[in-house]
Amino acid sequence: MNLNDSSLFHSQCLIGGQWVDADNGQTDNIDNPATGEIIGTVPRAGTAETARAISAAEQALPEWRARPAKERAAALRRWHDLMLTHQEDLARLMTAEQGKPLAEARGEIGFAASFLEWFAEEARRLYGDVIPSPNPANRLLVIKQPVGVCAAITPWNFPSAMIARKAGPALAAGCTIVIKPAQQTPYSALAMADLAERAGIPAGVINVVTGDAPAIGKAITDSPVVRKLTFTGSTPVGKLLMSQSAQTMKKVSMELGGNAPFIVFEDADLDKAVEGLMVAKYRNAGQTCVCANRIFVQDSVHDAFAEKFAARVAALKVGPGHKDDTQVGPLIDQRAVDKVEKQLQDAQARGGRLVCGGERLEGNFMTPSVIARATPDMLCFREETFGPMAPLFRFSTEEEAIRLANDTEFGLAAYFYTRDLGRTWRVSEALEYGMVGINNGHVSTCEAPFGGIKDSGLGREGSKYGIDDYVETKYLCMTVD
Ligand SMILES: NC(=O)C1=CN([C@@H]2O[C@H](COP(=O)(O)OP(=O)(O)OC[C@H]3O[C@@H](n4cnc5c(N)ncnc54)[C@H](OP(=O)(O)O)[C@@H]3O)[C@@H](O)[C@H]2O)C=CC1
Ligand SMILES: O=C(O)CCCC(=O)O
Repeated sequence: MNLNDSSLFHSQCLIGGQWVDADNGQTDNIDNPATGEIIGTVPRAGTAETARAISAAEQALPEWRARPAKERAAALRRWHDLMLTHQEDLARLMTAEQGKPLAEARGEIGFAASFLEWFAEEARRLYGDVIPSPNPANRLLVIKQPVGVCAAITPWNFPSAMIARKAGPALAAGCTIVIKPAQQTPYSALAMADLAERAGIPAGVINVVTGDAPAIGKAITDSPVVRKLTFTGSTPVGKLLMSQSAQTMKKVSMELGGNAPFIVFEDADLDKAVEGLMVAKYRNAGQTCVCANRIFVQDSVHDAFAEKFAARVAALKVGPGHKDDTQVGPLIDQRAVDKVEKQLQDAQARGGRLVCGGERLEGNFMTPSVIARATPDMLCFREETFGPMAPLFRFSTEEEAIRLANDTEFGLAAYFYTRDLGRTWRVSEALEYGMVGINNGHVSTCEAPFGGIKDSGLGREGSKYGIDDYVETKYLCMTVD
């Protein structure tokens, strides 16, 4: 791969400051989803290597935890700066292993770095409390302490941002961490770990283990040393990890699947709604957990909206991420393409009309599609698509839109467009979701709490709330007479 700094490309795990292979020497091939070309290999590590990474994190903990917050903050800040210095290389690495267009990859590196900067700032604000005591002889105090060794299991759709959103608050709070990146996108994680070393973050504070997911996951959840597990990925794997974590009573944060409604009311600015939907639906080729999954459009504006939207979708440029004019890259793998194709076929078999796209191209590419006349009996109503397909459902009343939007076990992000102030409040309050975009199709930012309810998970990432999951609240009751 053509990088300005080729030493950012690592094919080994990082454990206790050492770059190492799997004990048995086994490796996994990592391919470029746009071309199928093998970019390289990474170790297929498992239980023993994970145990050593946990032990390295445990050894590094006392010194890191004891550092003044200001020093931890300075190290995070240096890590942030280095990510921006190497933004172009990190973006190229990401596009090669993940497929997203280079412009989006550059954007993700900036987004990832923003979490390091944000939590560097938050590190110095981990305040406690003094509570008025009912007994004059007592003083009641609350202090915040790091939970200890943490583990993060991250997905392939945002290979850098999901790590920064977890490692940032962990390190800020004084925790150390073991990271298991997704099998498809390890190089972004390993490059970030390299930059953390260059930033002066001590050996063992950050460890990265690639390989056998169930074995690594089990070693993490079985370990009493690991006090917190943070996961982003599918709901079934999240539930499995949560049940495994019960044995050692870990804190868990789960950022899981979504099934986002995108509601266009008749009083909306249709052009702005189309603009918002293009971002909410087709960013990362439809592979974000906050992607609009079901688009509900009110009867009286349905046809006008559908026409404007389909015209924009049909004009999207599909291609490999490294080409300058690409707007929609490949899906991550054939399994992902199969899933979208199955939903498209199911929708058409149940009366849906393919307005544009839906063509499976060579490799993992698919042309972005719009389905009209979508109905709640279709797979695309129930399942997260995680791909570039947009089903349009009609509705007639506000009440019906809310009922349809909430008719899912998921509760991550929802979006709606309206210019009616009363409706803005009514709908915001009625939507059973952790995040609501109002006349806005892109809600993610490091300053705001990201997370879901119901089957979309537990906990919040980013914002002033994002560090809470990495600290224990300790109550001190002191008698002073
Ligand atoms: N909320 C989100 O942002 C995401 C949601 N998804 C949803 O999940 C679907 C499937 O995607 P997929 O990549 O398979 O998601 P997974 O949930 O399988 O993968 C996410 C992470 O979990 C790891 N993992 C998988 N199984 C285990 C296990 N038994 N123990 C420990 N770790 C495990 C994976 O490792 P490995 O890669 O090595 O298998 C990866 O690091 C998508 O189509 C989408 O609907 C997917 C990704 C992100
Ligand atoms: O899909 C995710 O898990 C993260 C989405 C981040 C973003 O909205 O940019």
